[in-house]
Amino acid sequence: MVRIGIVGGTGYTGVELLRLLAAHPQARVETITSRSEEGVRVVDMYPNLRGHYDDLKFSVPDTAALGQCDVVFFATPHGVAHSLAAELLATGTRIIDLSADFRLSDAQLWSKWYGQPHGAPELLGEAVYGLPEVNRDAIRNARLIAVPGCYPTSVQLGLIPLLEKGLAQPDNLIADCKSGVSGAGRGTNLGSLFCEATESMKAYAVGGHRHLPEIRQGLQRAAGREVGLTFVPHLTPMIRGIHSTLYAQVPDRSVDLQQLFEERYANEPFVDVLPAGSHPETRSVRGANVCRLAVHRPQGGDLVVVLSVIDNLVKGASGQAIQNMNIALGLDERMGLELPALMP
Ligand SMILES: NC(=O)C1=CN([C@@H]2O[C@H](COP(=O)(O)OP(=O)(O)OC[C@H]3O[C@@H](n4cnc5c(N)ncnc54)[C@H](OP(=O)(O)O)[C@@H]3O)[C@@H](O)[C@H]2O)C=CC1
Ligand SMILES: CC(=O)N[C@@H](CCC(=O)OP(=O)(O)O)C(=O)O
Repeated sequence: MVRIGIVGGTGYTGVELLRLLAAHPQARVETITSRSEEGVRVVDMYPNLRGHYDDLKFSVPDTAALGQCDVVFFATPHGVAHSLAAELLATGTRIIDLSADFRLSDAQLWSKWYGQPHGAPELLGEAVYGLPEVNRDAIRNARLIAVPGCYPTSVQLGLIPLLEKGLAQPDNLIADCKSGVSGAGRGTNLGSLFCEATESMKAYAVGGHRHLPEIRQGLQRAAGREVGLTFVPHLTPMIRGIHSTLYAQVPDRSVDLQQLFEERYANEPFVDVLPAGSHPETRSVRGANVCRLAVHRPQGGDLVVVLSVIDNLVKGASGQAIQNMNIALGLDERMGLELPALMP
């Protein structure tokens, strides 16, 4: 059994980790933290988990208890993993961080976008970016894994097949992305209130969102050169889901894009390339650890449109985190993650 700790267990990604780990045959959650709900039973806060975690209570973060675990997930705001990672790694515990603390390889770039000094630059050398479809070999045996952000997962999976082959012009890529409100987390936030977020839709952070450098870093690795990207996130009136509409100029019209995408992801258990002409829906991935993609070349022109959908809390966070754990520990990558989406 893999002994698991979760830091930040009351949040949306924390409870999603619990839901998914309940179906994982090798996982046992030993400790789960919350500073505000210390002593509260997990199932009293989350009755959907009754029968699974009846004896588990939230406790304040304690590195001694966390250090007893084989794997600790951080489902916390940025900066928390920075402060605890070195101490935990020294005990031999693996860290899988759902926050952005270790996603950017450049500490100065991180400071610029996150508005605070990087708290653990000395660990960046060993941090592995946990996008299995790109980095599987490095994830095996990794001790410190940075789980990609939700928008970055959907955008990278949609564009890398074109960039890896040098087919897309890299200077003017566009990612037009829509997110459900759970992407903003569970903390009180005016924009997430029912009256603010339903029956309405808005773009935000058009001038620059903190996922921009992360997406650019991943696309640049795929392209092997600098890329120019316009990324516009939107808040949409749904609870879960990200829908990314991606635009790239692909002047070589002789390429069979459907075949390219199908071949690129043929061996990927959690990327599903839909048949030509498809329009993936967010509800087709709700609750499932999968990215569904469709590639279009409207009117046969140079402009290619890729549609990419994920559940922000699953392939965009907690499911991908467990996928990383499985790979790092040498387990079957699909273990505990094969449930289909909830539909409707
Ligand atoms: N929501 C999403 O779709 C996605 C989120 N992420 C990232 O995952 C992380 C968690 O997100 P989400 O679950 O939405 O966040 P929430 O705001 O819903 O939950 C945050 C959790 O962290 C705990 N926490 C807050 N501050 C601290 C602290 N200083 N020390 C220890 N624990 C703390 C909170 O509990 P308490 O205050 O009681 O200790 C709570 O359990 C974030 O970094 C987020 O950006 C990544 C991809 C997608
Ligand atoms: C809808 C919404 O507010 N989404 C969040 C991004 C989701 C998230 O938690 O960001 P990380 O993946 O980097 O941790 C935002 O735009 O800030």
